[in-house]
Amino acid sequence: MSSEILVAPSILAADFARLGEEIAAIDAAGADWIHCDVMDGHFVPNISFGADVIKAIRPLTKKVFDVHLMIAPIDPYLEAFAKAGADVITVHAEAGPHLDRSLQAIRALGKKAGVGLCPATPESAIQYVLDRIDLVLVMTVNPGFGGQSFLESQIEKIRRIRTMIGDRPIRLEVDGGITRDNAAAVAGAGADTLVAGSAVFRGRDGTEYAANIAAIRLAAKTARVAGLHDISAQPTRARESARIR
Ligand SMILES: O=C(CO)[C@H](O)[C@H](O)COP(=O)(O)O
Ligand SMILES: [Fe+2]
Repeated sequence: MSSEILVAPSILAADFARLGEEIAAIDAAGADWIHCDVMDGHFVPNISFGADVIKAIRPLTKKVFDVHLMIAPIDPYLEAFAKAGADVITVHAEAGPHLDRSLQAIRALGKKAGVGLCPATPESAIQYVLDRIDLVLVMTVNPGFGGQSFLESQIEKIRRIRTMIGDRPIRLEVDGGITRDNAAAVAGAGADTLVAGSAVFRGRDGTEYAANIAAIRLAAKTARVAGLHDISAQPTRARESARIR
């Protein structure tokens, strides 16, 4: 089941004045996960929303809440995001001195733990926490803003991380500038979870959301079928369990 491609619309690109309607729209449009970008104006040069907003929208859908924390410090806020209804909590390797401790804390809260890597951070940052994580998030833009252009330099990193993951039940997520045009390249390199903000919420009236999500998913799946990256060749453990639902 882990070969399943997941599309996670980032609500950073939603119309915040109609956030509830936007969540309902992407749910109905076939979003697999709901990606929530939390920015603090300190770790990244932008402020978005916090745990109270996540708590408010949590009852609107049953989909997995994929919470991407771009904050520092991390540890004092983990419990609030867990209580707000996050399913996956991703923290950045660059955000604090004690990544291992933060990951342990997320799992102790009963949540799936993710590590985010900024574009300039090498994959070696996750080498000693691979058994503590459920997801790796490769930033394909510099974090802080939606609507930026995809960084081709990250393709090689995605490929290396797919190899590092081996048969571990870890999802490999890409985030930033993902479109129907580059979905095949990232999936071909090994990504199985694609975050997309601008490319999903284009049009804003909601009529194109289903088509936007489907186009990204189809391009990624096609790359898999074409054998650019054949996860089915991986051991059973990864195929069976790299799935968060
Ligand atoms: O984490 C993020 C930015 O830091 C966002 O998830 C990302 O930018 C998605 O938006 P877009 O698809 O428009 O790039
Ligand atoms: Fe994100």
